[in-house]
Amino acid sequence: MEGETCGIRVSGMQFAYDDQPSLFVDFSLNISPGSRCLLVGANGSGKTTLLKILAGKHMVGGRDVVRVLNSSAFHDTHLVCSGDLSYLGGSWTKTVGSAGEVPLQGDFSAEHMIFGVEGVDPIRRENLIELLDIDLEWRMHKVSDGQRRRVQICMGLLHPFQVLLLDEVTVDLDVVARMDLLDFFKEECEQRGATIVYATHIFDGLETWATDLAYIQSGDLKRTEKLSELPELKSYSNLLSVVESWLRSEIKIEKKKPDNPLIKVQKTSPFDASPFRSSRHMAYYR
Ligand SMILES: Nc1ncnc2c1ncn2[C@@H]1O[C@H](COP(=O)(O)OP(=O)(O)OP(=O)(O)O)[C@@H](O)[C@H]1O
Repeated sequence: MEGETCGIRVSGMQFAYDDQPSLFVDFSLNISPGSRCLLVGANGSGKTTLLKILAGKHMVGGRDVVRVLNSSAFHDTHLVCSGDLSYLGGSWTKTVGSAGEVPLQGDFSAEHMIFGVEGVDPIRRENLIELLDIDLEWRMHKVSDGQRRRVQICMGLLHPFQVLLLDEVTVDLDVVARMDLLDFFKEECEQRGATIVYATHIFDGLETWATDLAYIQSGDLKRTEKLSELPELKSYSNLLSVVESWLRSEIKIEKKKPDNPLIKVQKTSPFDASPFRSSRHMAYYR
């Protein structure tokens, strides 16, 4: 299949954090070029970990297990260095080509950060600065979270990416900046065949934006759907309600399991919260 351009292809992936049980076991996923795929799932289901694996930040298996643009996400460093693969995550750093992780907080200007990225088309740069309404004189240690996020996003988009991985980075943006950015992403996918995977818990405006949906539950890929064919969208009014219904039934199933460790621990020690994955899970067992 190497003759065909692949967007993202994961085949039989295993992954565990050090000393932890496996998070992904025989995990497979295909995302075709030009897709805008939403990655959804409960807190702790594995979305960030999956995006980091796709970004080549964790080595998993051999060269054939995690393929991005027909290359190995981890082994083929040209993917990131060329800007073909861009990852925008929650931390206040940005990977910039061969320079690696660059901090986004400090006594330097937005201009210094943005113009420090080499090999950039100046017209694309101007367009992005305008789109994200960035003041080049902002000092990065004195800006708001939303302003800092705009600079980070700008830096991540300076090179015309082929695959963009977004981990909830629009959460700090105001509604105008978010909607303008989503429109820009849509254009990039439609005009250049770029692929976007976007992990989010915010679904406003995404029903018509996304093309695909991937739902992860505790490291398992439970569903992949074309959004235009998602049956539940007919009965529920919006995507938020659909995802909410999935997550609620996930919690109910978890509650019914006879060997649920949450129940056992609750009986022995109501104060030992360590096995609870979140305060929301705790609330269910009070
Ligand atoms: N560095 C780490 N070391 C050990 N375990 C980790 C590490 N990072 C994440 N995990 C665990 O891996 C699981 C998946 O975490 P991950 O951050 O991928 O979830 P997520 O779906 O992105 O969650 P959220 O919606 O809260 O951002 C969680 O159980 C988490 O505790």
